[in-house]
Amino acid sequence: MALLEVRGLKKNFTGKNETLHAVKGIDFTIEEGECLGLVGESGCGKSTTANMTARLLKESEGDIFFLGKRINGGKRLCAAGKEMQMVFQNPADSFNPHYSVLECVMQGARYYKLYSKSELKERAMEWIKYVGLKESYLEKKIGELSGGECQRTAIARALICNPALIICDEATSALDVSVQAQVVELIRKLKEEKKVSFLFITHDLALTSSVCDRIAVMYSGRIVEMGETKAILQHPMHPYTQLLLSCVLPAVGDDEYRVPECSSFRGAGDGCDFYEFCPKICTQCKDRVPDLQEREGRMTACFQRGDPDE
Ligand SMILES: Nc1ncnc2c1ncn2[C@@H]1O[C@H](COP(=O)(O)OP(=O)(O)OP(=O)(O)O)[C@@H](O)[C@H]1O
Repeated sequence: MALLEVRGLKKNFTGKNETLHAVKGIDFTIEEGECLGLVGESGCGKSTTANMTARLLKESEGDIFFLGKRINGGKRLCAAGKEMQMVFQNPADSFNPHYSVLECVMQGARYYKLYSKSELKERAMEWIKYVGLKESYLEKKIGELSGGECQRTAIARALICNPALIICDEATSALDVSVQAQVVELIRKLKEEKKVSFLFITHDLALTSSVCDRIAVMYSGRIVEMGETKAILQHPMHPYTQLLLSCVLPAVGDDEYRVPECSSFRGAGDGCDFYEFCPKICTQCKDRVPDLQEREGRMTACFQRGDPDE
């Protein structure tokens, strides 16, 4: 049984004149101790997917199963609980700047009443140490921390709840490369030592190679390719992944190739979302949306499903 199973998840935002199809029906699973990367350009629906998964946003359709139990569908929208924690791009926004590191970390578990008063402090101190912050940081105010220190505090606050899954939404994007590497190393350690699972959201495809076991590439509200990170990065099959990679890793393709912006206003029945920009179109692309189908050990949503890097 997968730790997390997402089936047919959709989100429409209805405005005055039109409906925006932010997420158009996606499926994925995450196993225990696994890190799934959700990648794609800005606006493709990554955060909307994360927020629905964490029960911060109500889905339009679909099911979410966590540890085998359906967690959506209730009347009330409420956070998924201590088992599923989120770490955001700018954690400082979710902390009181006048609180100390210790207070902020304890705050996470206090809400769920997980420990006695003395145990709470002890646990908080353990996790602060685990994420690599020195003891001298315990009483430091959040407002005095660097971006990387603040992100470690956010991770410690999530960890004190003993979560089975942490959703990192662009959690390393605001950090410089060396601090990013330290946070990535921490995620790897948590996966290996504590069997914590991650949904790791990023627009940075290159970063996935060091932290994600598998990646799901999103374009315009759909997953267009999903599989083992190494296989996808070395041999992308979907034309959009190929294009995305050619921008990230200039050696793979044309440096000047620009990834076209996705349009979330296109709904089902309009054909493949990538149709207008795809260098490999065939007759069906305009009329039908290709299903995500298995081929050569990965899932690809493309009628061509041609040779990798073709
Ligand atoms: N509350 C909302 N109301 C209306 N539209 C929204 C809302 N939240 C997101 N959207 C739209 O849904 C689409 C997907 O947004 P989302 O934030 O999920 O993208 P993303 O892939 O996470 O982008 P980024 O990498 O820039 O954070 C975008 O077009 C966005 O403008």
